[in-house]
Amino acid sequence: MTTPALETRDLNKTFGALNATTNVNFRLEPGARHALIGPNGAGKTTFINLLTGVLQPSSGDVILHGESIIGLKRERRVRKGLVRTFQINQLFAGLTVIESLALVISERSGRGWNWLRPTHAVAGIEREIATLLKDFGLDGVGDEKCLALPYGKQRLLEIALAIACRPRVLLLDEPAAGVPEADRKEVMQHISRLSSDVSILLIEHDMDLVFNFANRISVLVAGALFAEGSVDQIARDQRVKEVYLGGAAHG
Ligand SMILES: Nc1ncnc2c1ncn2[C@@H]1O[C@H](COP(=O)(O)OP(=O)(O)OP(=O)(O)O)[C@@H](O)[C@H]1O
Repeated sequence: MTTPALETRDLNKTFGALNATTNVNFRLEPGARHALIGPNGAGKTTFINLLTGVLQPSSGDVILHGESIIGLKRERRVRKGLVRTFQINQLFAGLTVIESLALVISERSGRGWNWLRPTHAVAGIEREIATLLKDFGLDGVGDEKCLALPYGKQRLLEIALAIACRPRVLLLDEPAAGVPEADRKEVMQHISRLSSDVSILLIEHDMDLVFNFANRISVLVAGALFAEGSVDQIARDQRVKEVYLGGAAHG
């Protein structure tokens, strides 16, 4: 059996009496296009926070390419290649698109805040930024402030920032959230073009996006893995329809 890109073993998280994550044994295969779905409150956010190190589990393990990362802080997990899409509304609010990419690339390559020097003084950064701008359809907006971008471009920048960290495993957290229908296709196209060297877990509410993107789906219900299978298997699973697809609450 191949070593999974990312794995959890008997992962548990309790908040007081509430079991937010219950014995989750999850495998993300190398090169995967895997989606995690579940009704509102199923525990998707908690699970992602356990993977990235925002939360510590009550018990269990998180293993990245065969190595336990459970004791590692968030930044160390990123350096090891486990990256979640950025939320640009916090750290990057006052920065332009180019400045935010320069910041992330500098951090990755250990230059820290040296990115404040003119980018042409920092070898390689300018070229890498230009490639990212082109790859993610951000060519014409490099000097715009991040928060002034239309939502579609903001989401693309979030993915570009994550890719700038050189992930081996990418957690795409609702990559099309807030994007108007007309612009969703562009976001989806860029996601579908991501390199297969990157194993991807997509957490998403939008079923069209899930069914278009994923070749494997896991369903989380009340903190536990409820079902897992190919897109066809999950689409045909009557139990999944009952708890999720047929229900009013999508999440
Ligand atoms: N810090 C916390 N303290 C107490 N309870 C929490 C905490 N974080 C999450 N929960 C609870 O854990 C359960 C799972 O929440 P979580 O946000 O992970 O679900 P979710 O599937 O991401 O839902 P949504 O799609 O609505 O964001 C919920 O019942 C929530 O109220």
